[in-house]
Amino acid sequence: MSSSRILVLNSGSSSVKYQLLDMRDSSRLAVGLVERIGEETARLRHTPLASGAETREWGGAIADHEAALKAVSAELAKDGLGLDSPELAAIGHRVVHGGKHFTEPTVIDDAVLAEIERLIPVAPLHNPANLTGIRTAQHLRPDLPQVAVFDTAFHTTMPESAARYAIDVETADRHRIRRYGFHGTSHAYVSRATAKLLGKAPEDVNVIVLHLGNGASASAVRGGRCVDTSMGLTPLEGLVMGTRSGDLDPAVIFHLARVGEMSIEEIDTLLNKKSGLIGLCGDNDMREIHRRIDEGDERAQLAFDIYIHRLKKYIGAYYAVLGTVDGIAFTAGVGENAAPVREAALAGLEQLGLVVDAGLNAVRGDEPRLISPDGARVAVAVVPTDEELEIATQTYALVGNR
Ligand SMILES: Nc1ncnc2c1ncn2[C@@H]1O[C@H](COP(=O)(O)OP(=O)(O)O)[C@@H](O)[C@H]1O
Ligand SMILES: CC(=O)OP(=O)(O)O
Ligand SMILES: [Mg+2]
Repeated sequence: MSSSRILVLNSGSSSVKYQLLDMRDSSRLAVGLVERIGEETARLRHTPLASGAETREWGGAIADHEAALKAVSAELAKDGLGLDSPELAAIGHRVVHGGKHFTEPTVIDDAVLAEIERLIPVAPLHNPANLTGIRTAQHLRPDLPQVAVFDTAFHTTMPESAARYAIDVETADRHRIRRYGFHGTSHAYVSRATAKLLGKAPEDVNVIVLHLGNGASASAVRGGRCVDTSMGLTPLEGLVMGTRSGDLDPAVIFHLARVGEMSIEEIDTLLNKKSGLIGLCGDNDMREIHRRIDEGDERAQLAFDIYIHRLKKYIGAYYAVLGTVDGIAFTAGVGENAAPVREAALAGLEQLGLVVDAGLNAVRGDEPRLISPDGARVAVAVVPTDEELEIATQTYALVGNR
């Protein structure tokens, strides 16, 4: 029997998204999501596409990523797609931080695991979850190749002028301090899909991709290659996110330590987990923020305004970096679903050729679509990301059908 199936695990900061794909035609056999891991109100949603059976939902406490993966494995087994299947060729893992070392998808061995572990200090919310996913999968199928696909890989094409911080070069090099960028699998996939939507080859377009999920980042992509992105050494830099501050004056940290008498650990937790939207208004879910704004809640409104202001600054910056822009693509949970965010982020930018059609912006859907009016100078698009398909494609290209 040929092995043509790839299981993809995308272990995020608070979720595991997974897909089982048949790479003979890239069809999805099962997809699912475990959300709110670590909370009493965790939720598992599993859709067994191959059998055409109904989506199954389950809610309750899921303590950690290991418990989540065991629940996923049990759901797959109900449709005979369990992890023990001989048709499974490999498991592809999203790994957030690969440093400068990993520019390509990589078969995981002990040395690779050690390197991912070494990078935990610069991806404290992500690499530990990714490692847990890998180790649990190795435990369940020690015979299978496990492949790491790195968030950082797509950004390794950034020029030094964008990748370096303006700090002492020797100090930076000694500690490998530079801007790595993240969400690269999504930026790669979405920038290509945007070119396709415009009927062009990726080499022939300049695109700004706005990946707005719980974590959020922007990238400037020239002719298919990333030339700048908003996240840096860690996924803390850049846009306002669900729980992360994004950009701030680094002296805020000195001030909190000296005057606020906070420890480095406390400041780290503050900026990564208690800032961004949740720090500003107590909610990190854009749906809840919209609801509160509709009720006239001023804190929610201010959080939204700060989020949009930062986003608009990056759109302007990347417009300037690229010189000419063919398309702007909104993607991930907020970008794909939150019409008010898309409208507000581009409001007032008509001079740059950026216009959103209110009717088109209100339409919901799963397919890539334009939300700018016919004949607009710059195409504005909603392009659903598919990190899992991209990871499966890269994994199968590396180890499939051996
Ligand atoms: N219908 C919606 N309207 C507005 N925002 C939404 C909607 N659905 C999801 N979101 C936002 O998307 C976020 C999750 O995005 P996602 O890309 O799945 O995040 P991550 O992969 O970082 O966990 C939620 O926190 C919420 O803010
Ligand atoms: C890198 C990053 O921020 O990832 P996520 O959006 O999954 O938190
Ligand atoms: Mg994400």
